Amino acid sequence: MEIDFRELRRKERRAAKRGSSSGVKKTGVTGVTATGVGVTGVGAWDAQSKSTAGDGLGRAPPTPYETELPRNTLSDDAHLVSNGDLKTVYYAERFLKQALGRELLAWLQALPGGGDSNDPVATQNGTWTKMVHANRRVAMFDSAISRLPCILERLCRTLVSVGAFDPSRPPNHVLVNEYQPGQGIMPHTDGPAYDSATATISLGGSDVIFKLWPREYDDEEARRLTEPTLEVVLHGNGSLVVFTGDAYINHMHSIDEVLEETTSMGTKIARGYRVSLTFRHKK
Ligand SMILES: O=C(O)CCC(=O)C(=O)O
Ligand SMILES: [Fe+2]
Repeated sequence: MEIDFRELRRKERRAAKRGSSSGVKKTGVTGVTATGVGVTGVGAWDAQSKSTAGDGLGRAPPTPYETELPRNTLSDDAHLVSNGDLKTVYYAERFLKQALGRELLAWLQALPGGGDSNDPVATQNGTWTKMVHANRRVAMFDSAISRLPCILERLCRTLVSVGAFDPSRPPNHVLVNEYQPGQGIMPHTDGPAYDSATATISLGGSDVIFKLWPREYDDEEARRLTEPTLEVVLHGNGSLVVFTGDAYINHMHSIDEVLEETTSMGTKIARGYRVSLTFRHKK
């Protein structure tokens, strides 16, 4: 049971009913999609592909980041972004090479459309489903339902090789979230259905501020009066953020539903289209 997901859905529904959540600007949101990336061979990593070597067409897939990063460096090298209060958040700005990021995005965008759903947990594996209340699309890949497409398997192995997951507990579940400009995700925890480690790859172009909050601020009023424990600007083209332990268990994370935002250091970010892939080990 993915309890916290349901809770998030309830919250998003409540916010949708109110017509606004945390100062969301509803006007001027356009349905921008990132098309025209000029990728050949979309579908090479088709979800149905049984191939384990290369892309199923006899071509070697683009080289992933694992060849550039020494093994098991994620836990204690320069990728650590946590501040003094929080020591378990890691960030790599250029985790995926651009060509791989583009192909991955094109493949994701070509997934079948699916229908509207009130329940993302019930989505069909590997199919885009519109979350009615949150008004964004999600696609889930759960290896308990069917084997992960080989590109996702490769990424899971890479995430193990850089130390984001224990080799005995590799990611087996990938949730893809698609955000149009102005969309985000309300503060939530990923919950006890998963091991306490989440790794998210960002694609599509838009930078966003990823905020971590103490878990007790599960209350809009309390949050208005406080700053997040940590802000991480997630680069929109192939970055990786990993949060584990304290950050997973005792904190909530969120992305504001705004068209523009400013970091506490004063950096302005105009929000555009973004697709994220969230990797976890489902228990
Ligand atoms: O899009 C993101 O970076 C966050 C996604 C997320 O928090 C989730 O799927 O649980
Ligand atoms: Fe989450």
